[in-house]
Amino acid sequence: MLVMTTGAVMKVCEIFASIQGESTYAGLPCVFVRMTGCNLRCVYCDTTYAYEEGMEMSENEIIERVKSYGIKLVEITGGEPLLQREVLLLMRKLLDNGFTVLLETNGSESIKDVDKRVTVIMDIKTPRSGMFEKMDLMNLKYIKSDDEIKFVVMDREDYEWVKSFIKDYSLLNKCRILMSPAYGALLPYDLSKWIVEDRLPVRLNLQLHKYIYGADERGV
Ligand SMILES: C[S@@+](CC[C@H](N)C(=O)[O-])C[C@H]1O[C@@H](n2cnc3c(N)ncnc32)[C@H](O)[C@@H]1O
Ligand SMILES: Nc1nc2[nH]cc(C(=O)O)c2c(=O)[nH]1
Ligand code: SF4
Ligand SMILES: [Mg+2]
Repeated sequence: MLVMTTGAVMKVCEIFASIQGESTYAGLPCVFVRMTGCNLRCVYCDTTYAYEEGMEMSENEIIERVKSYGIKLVEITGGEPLLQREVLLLMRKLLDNGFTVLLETNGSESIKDVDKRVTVIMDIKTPRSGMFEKMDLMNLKYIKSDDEIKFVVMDREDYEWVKSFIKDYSLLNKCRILMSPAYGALLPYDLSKWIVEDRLPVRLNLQLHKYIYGADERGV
């Protein structure tokens, strides 16, 4: 009997191709693999449907689907992708197949075992997100210089907190730093003004896809 090796099974919410809306890769065509499930509940979360919705897919099915788009840039996101540890091997296989792999992770799960060829885009949740206590700050030890640390800012108080955090942990020497306004809570105008006033060398990160496709659209 012929037995097909299809690899581990994971719960996937959606797979789609779109313009990368975030990070320093913003603007490039990208395939997104959104994993189901999240251990956090950020007050601003725009992807609550990924907490539960999804279907089981084998590693091979995911890879074949990603290949079918003919785009070499792929981002693994969620939900929180690192809750399903099978994702570690999935990313390795995608890299071995010639893909550039981005991982969007919430900062609460260890990135220690993530393949070093992956570009990690790691949130550090602020106090106003409600989730700062869940952060695994040991992750700062594993961040590489070409990774990205991202703060989603809700208001001025959050912004001041982020400034102190960046200084206290010398983050500007560590990797690229992104700062995003929480969509619907803080205007890009205000955050950009504060950054320029303070001459803070961080990158303003707007969610491009929301300006292109609308804020409530799924799978874009
Ligand atoms: C949906 S999350 C999935 C990955 C992971 N759970 C995380 O939080 O990093 C993807 C990114 O969207 C950001 N995000 C979610 N809701 C947002 C909002 N309303 N405004 C700005 N960014 C938001 C998150 O902070 C995160 O950087
Ligand atoms: N176009 C687009 N770009 C994105 N970059 C990060 C996203 C995410 O939800 O993690 C995302 C997303 O949902 N859509
Ligand atoms: S960690 Fe990410 S997916 Fe989870 S609640 Fe926060 S923003 Fe949403
Ligand atoms: Mg999103």
